[in-house]
Amino acid sequence: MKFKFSKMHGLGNDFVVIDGVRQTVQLTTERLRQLGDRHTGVGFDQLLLVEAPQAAENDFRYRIFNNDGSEVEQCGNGARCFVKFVTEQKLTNKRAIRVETAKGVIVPMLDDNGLITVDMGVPRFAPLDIPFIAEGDAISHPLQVGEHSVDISVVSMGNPHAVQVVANVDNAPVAEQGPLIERHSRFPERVNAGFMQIVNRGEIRLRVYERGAGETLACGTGACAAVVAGIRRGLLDKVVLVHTRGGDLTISWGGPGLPVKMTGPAATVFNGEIEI
Ligand SMILES: N[C@@H](CCC[C@H](N)C(=O)O)C(=O)O
Repeated sequence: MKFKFSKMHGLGNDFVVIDGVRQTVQLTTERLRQLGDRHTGVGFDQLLLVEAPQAAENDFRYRIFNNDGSEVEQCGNGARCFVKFVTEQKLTNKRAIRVETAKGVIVPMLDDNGLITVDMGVPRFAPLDIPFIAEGDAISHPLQVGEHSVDISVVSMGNPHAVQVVANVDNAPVAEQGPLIERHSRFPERVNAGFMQIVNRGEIRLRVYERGAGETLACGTGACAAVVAGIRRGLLDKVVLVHTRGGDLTISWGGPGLPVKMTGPAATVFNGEIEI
């Protein structure tokens, strides 16, 4: 079986994106891992499979897989690449696109300047919604990570995030603590681990050790979660410029009960064909 794909990225967080509307595509966990391998496959942080919607009022459904083969609920950089993909592939000519994800419908929009803005939904903090084993939805939880007690904020952006404030992301213990936090026993479905440096009330620097993919050059939902955590801690204003290793995102959040908005770019690298 052969199928076409596009290699894309959002600030260096890279994707294989597949049109499952016009092609029949079946992917096993083993096949996903092979395709995700950067030496013997195509290589990607996440694979996005675009499909026809389940409900008539929506335009598409898209499914998201980490390069370890796990299927996940939400992906910020992926949502922007999804919009660029369905536009370039002429699957739609709409600018605001209703797309079903595993955690509900999101409505990304192609802006006039070529950037893409995504309503990422309302963040959640209750431990059961993460899921996280704790009592109460405090903004600050002590978490024992190896020999260190780390002060984390837990946020669900549809997918789970644990964010800590660090003095400087350049020497933050991302490689050491990231895998331990990702698989910490208090996160039964694992977690994305964010390391946020506050530059000023409107600017942060961020690195994220992603669940199922390791550290990536940028994480869109991670940026949303970090800004929400920073606002809840009283450290940030409502609109924040997030510097990732791959480039910048603008994140805005008006407060509890309101959705988070993310604006940033998406790029196509090449189109190809895979044979399985
Ligand atoms: N890179 C993504 C997030 C992808 C999913 C994540 N690794 C998870 O397992 O939840 C983004 O841009 O949000």
